[in-house]
Amino acid sequence: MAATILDGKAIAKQIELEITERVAAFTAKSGSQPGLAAVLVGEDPASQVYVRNKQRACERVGIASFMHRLPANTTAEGLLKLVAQLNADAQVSGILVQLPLPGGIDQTLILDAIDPSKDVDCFHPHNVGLVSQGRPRFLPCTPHGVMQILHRSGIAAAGKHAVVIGRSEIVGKPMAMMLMQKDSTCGSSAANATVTVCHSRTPNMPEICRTADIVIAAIGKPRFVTADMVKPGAAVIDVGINRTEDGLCGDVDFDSVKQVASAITPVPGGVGPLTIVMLMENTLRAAEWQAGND
Ligand SMILES: Nc1nc(=O)c2c([nH]1)NC[C@@H]1CN(c3ccc(C(=O)N[C@@H](CCC(=O)O)C(=O)O)cc3)C=[N+]21
Repeated sequence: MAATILDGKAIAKQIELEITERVAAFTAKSGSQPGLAAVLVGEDPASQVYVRNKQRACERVGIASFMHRLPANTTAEGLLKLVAQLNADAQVSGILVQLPLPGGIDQTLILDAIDPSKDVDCFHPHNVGLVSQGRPRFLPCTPHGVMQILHRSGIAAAGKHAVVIGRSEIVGKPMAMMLMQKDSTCGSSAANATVTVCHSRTPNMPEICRTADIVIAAIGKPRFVTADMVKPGAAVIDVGINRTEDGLCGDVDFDSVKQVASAITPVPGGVGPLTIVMLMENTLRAAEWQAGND
């Protein structure tokens, strides 16, 4: 039996409507609009697309967006100066520095300079620590989007074996953390899983993946997860976005895996749209906390 295709776009749309209402209520009550500052350094075409998508999402939900474009030869000092200015700007609730930064700039140095209360990517060690302790202030956008897809598709993670493929700081590591949390960290049933993390140094990956009830693919290798790695009936969430000669594809070999999985996310139209909508939610949360009416 072929898998149910999980429609990330539709789920994101639903959440976006909820956020739009909350933003309107916040703006009416506080008299000020939440604002997101996006910093884009250089001319990377994929980054330009993502940042434009984020700006459009801001417009749709009623969040002010402040765009800062800097040339590729910007120095770390210049970038730190801008971050300090945004930290001090009351109109800016959230700050996003689009990654990757051009070579030569120490990414950690820049990200650590963002005020943790404006860190809507949830990359600052302060916020990462809070997530790992199960008392999050922000949730990282992509893993939170995955949790929402599971939750809103009726895929319970509690008691299940979830295998996360990939150990990045941005997706794999926080994803594993959220899936294993005792108490739900995002108001959903998608937690309390037994979690295994696989990565490039895992010797018997296909064998481990075949024991998973839920597979989260976040390794950045096109069509890496093949049908022989998936247990019949498993749910497969594809976080990968790879640009190949024949277009955009995920980390999952969609055509073969959809024959064995019970549910699968497509690329595009899966996790990506959720990432952006969870960023909108974090910006609203930031504004709420800063206004002291959380
Ligand atoms: N500071 C920072 N925060 C990020 O959250 C961040 C980042 N840097 N750098 C790059 C990655 C990537 N990312 C995506 C967001 C949305 C889609 C998305 O909406 N994708 C659509 C369309 C994809 C397309 O057409 O290119 C889809 O999957 O359906 C994809 C990727 C956020 N990132």
